[in-house]
Amino acid sequence: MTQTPPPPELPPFEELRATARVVSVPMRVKFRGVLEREVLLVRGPAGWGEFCPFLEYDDDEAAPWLAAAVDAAWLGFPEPVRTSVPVNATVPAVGPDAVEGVLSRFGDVHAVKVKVAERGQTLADDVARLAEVRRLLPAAAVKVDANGGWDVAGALVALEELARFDLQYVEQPVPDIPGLRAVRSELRRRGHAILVAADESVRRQEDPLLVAREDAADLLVIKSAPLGGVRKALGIIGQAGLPVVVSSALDTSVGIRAGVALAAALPELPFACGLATVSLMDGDVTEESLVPQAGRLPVRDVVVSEDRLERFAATDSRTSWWLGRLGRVHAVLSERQAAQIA
Ligand SMILES: O=C(O)CCC(=O)C1=CC=C[C@@H](O)[C@@H]1C(=O)O
Ligand SMILES: [Mg+2]
Repeated sequence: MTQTPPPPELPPFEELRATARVVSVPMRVKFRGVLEREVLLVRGPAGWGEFCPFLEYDDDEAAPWLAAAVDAAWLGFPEPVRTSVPVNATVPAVGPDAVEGVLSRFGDVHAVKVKVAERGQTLADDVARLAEVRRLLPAAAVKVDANGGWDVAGALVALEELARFDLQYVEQPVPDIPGLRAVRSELRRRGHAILVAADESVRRQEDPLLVAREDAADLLVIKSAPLGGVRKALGIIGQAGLPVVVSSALDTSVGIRAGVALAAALPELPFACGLATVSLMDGDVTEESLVPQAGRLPVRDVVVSEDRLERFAATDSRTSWWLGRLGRVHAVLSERQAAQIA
């Protein structure tokens, strides 16, 4: 991997404020409870960056997301080592009748990630969704994401049942690191080939490397925004020493561009990336969205269109809310950077 430059100095708030645009893009299908995805975009010398922490995140948790947006817009991206990246389709916790419609948005699908363990649903709902996915895609690599929705015993019961769908890996079956470790070792003991991936245990953990040090997962799901940007994520991956899958944060094509840059810079990319989520949205800020062709995303820049920024502009009151958030999170990040320098 090439030497990475230091992160850019945080521009003053007024400079970010001057180019900030807030958009609200409708989802085609509800995903993690979101029906309208709001994001704030900033423009710097290297292009646009996307600041899109989920609404419920506090300012501390949102700080690396701002660092990521600034890194993209002020420094751009590292040199790619490939010209396209393989991606998976993502199927939210929909009923079996809706699976075909969701998959049709992704074109040719060679890999698919299916949400399971949704609050308010049962294992029978997951089985029905997976059965329909397998019926439609008999040869695809299939993985599931529980978002920590099971406990250890529940995860083992569910995975015994879901194993018949030939799963490549299970993402965050349980909320915590000791639980991941327990699920992983029990799956192995029982002779299951399903790998265990850590997502929230990387991106929502104070120390993103703890899960790797604890030997609690076979692979890491890496999202550049919550880790502070592409360069920061590359550093973490280098230290973790585990295979990774690059995923997204339900971004517009601007944020997806950063994920593609991360995937494109990695020497090894053993799994399809979760970067096809623009296909779940009913709009974008660019005319030529980063959506898959034949199961891959091209490594290329995106052009943000003024027309689209206007078409999807958030209401005045939502824009003020986001600008207030930008100001507070900027203050948190400035303080953190000052403390690091001192
Ligand atoms: O990884 C993918 O296939 C798509 C991205 C994705 O699943 C997610 C994006 C944003 C928020 C998360 O709840 C979710 C995830 O848990 O991985
Ligand atoms: Mg996940």
